[in-house]
Amino acid sequence: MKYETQKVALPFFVVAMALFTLQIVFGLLAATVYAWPNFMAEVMPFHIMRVSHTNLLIVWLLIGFMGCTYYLMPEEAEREIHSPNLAYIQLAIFAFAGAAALVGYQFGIHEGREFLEQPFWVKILITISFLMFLFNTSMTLLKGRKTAINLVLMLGLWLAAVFWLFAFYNPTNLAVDKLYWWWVVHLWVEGVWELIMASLLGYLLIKMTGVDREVIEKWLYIIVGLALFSGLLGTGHHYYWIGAPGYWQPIGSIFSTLEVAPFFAMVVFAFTMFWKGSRNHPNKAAMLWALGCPTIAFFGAGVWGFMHTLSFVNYYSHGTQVTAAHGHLAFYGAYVMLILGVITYAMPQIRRVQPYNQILNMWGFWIVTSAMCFMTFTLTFAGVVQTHLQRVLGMNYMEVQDQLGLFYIMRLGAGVAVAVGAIMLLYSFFGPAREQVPAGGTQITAGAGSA
Ligand code: HEM
Ligand code: HEM
Ligand SMILES: [Fe+2]
Repeated sequence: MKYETQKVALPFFVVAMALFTLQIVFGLLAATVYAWPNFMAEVMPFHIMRVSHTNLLIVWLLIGFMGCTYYLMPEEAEREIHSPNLAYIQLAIFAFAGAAALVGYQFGIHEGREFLEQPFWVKILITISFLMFLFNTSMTLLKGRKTAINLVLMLGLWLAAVFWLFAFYNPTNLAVDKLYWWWVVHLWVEGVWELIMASLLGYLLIKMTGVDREVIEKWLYIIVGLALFSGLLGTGHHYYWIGAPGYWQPIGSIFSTLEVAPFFAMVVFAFTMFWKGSRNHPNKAAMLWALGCPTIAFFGAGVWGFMHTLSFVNYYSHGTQVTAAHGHLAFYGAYVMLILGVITYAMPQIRRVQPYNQILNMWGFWIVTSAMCFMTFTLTFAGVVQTHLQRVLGMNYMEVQDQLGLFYIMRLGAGVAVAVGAIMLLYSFFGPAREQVPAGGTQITAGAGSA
C-alpha cells in the first residue's frame, strides 16, 4: 500500500462482506420456499425474502465499488484521498439507508418496483451518500494524475448516478413505468457498470502482470466503446412485450446480441495480458479472480444472455427460470467476482501481510464458482422444461411448478455449497493470516513483492 488513505477501503469491504453474507442467507430462505412452499409462510412471506436478497446484492455491490475506488484512486491519481472523513460519513449514511430499507421490508414497507423498492426517503439518502462519494473521489482525481483507468472508472460511476435518477420517476402508466425502470436496471449492469468492471480489471492486470499501461489503455477504450454502443440500444430486449412500438423487436435483438462483444473482449483482454505479463506477482489468488471474473461474466452475461435475447426466443422464455439462471451467473461473474477479486488483491496490502491464506481463498473461489455454475445449470434445465410445458403446451403455471421440484431441491443444495465457500472466503480475508511457503522454500514475508 503506497498511500495511507487507501485504507479507507477497509470499512467498505467489511460492510460489503457482511451484507453479502446476509444476501446469501435470504437467498437460502427463498430457495427453501421453492422446495417446501409453506416454509416460514406465517413469519416471512416469499416476496420479502426475495426483495431482501436482491436489495442486499445491489447495496453491497455499490458499497464494494466505492471501496474498490477508494483503494485504487490514490495509486492511480498519485495523491491521498481528498477527505477520508467524508468517506466514512458517506459510508455510514449509505449503510444506514440500506439497513433501514431492509428492516422496513420485514414489516412490509416497500414501493413494490423490483430492485427499486426502497421508500422515497431511503432513495434520497442513497443519492446524498453517492454524491458525497462522487465529490470525494472526483476531487482526488481532479488534483491528481489522470489515467485511462481512473477516468473510465469515474465516468462509469457518474453515469451510474445519472441513471439512478430515473428511480425517482415512477409514472402511473405501467408501460411507461417499465420503459424507464429498465434505464436503471438494464443500463447499469449492461452499460455503465461495464465501465467500472473494465477499469477495475485493467487496474488489477497492470498491477499483477506488469504489462505496459499503453497496451491496457488501448483495450480499455475498445471495451468502453463496445459496451456503450451495444448496451444503450440493447435495452430494447426488455421492450418486446411491454406495449412499446414493434421496431424494438429487431433493434433489441440486434443490439443486445452485440452486447456479447464487450464481455468477450474482456476475456481476451485478461488472458492476453496474463500471457504477455512479465511480472510473477505473489498474489496468485487475486490473479485467479482477475481471470475468472471475465470468464464467468462472459458465460453468465454473454452466453446465457444471448440464449434468450432474440425476440422470437424471448417470446417463449420471458420471465421463466431461464431468466433467473442468467441473472445469477451474470451478476456473480461480472460484479460479485470483480469485487471479491479486488478485495483478494487489496487485503494483504491493507493488512501489510503479503499474500496470506491463498490456498483457502482459492478453495473458496472454486467452491463458490462451481456452486453458482451448478445453480445456473439446474435453473436452466428447470427453465427449459417450464418454457415447454407452460408456453408451448399451455399448461397452468402452478401445475408446471409441481413438475420442477427436483430442480429446486438441487438449486437449494447449490446454495448451501455457495454458503460454505463464502465462509471460507470471508475467513481468508479477515481471519488470522497464515502466510504461504512457496515451492522454492523461502517464506514470503511482509512487504515482499508488493506491487
Ligand atoms: C453483467 C451483465 C448482466 C447482468 C448482471 C444481467 C442481469 C439480468 C437480470 C437480473 C435480469 C432479470 C431482470 C428482471 O426481469 O427482473 C436480466 C434479464 C435479461 N437479460 Fe441480462 N444481464 C446482463 C447481461 C445481459 C446480456 C449481455 C444479455 C444479452 C446478450 C442479456 C439478456 C437479457 C434478457 C433478454 C433479459 C430478459 C429476460 C426475460 O425476458 O425474462 N443480459 N438480466
Ligand atoms: C452471489 C451470488 C448471488 C447472486 C449474484 C444472486 C442474484 C440474484 C438475482 C439478480 C435475483 C433476481 C433474479 C431475477 O429476477 O431473475 C435473485 C433471486 C433469487 N436468488 Fe439469488 N443470488 C445469489 C445467490 C443466491 C443463493 C446462494 C441462493 C440460494 C439458493 C439464491 C436464491 C435466489 C432465489 C430463490 C431467488 C428468487 C428467484 C425467483 O423469484 O424466482 N441466490 N438472485
Ligand atoms: Fe438487459
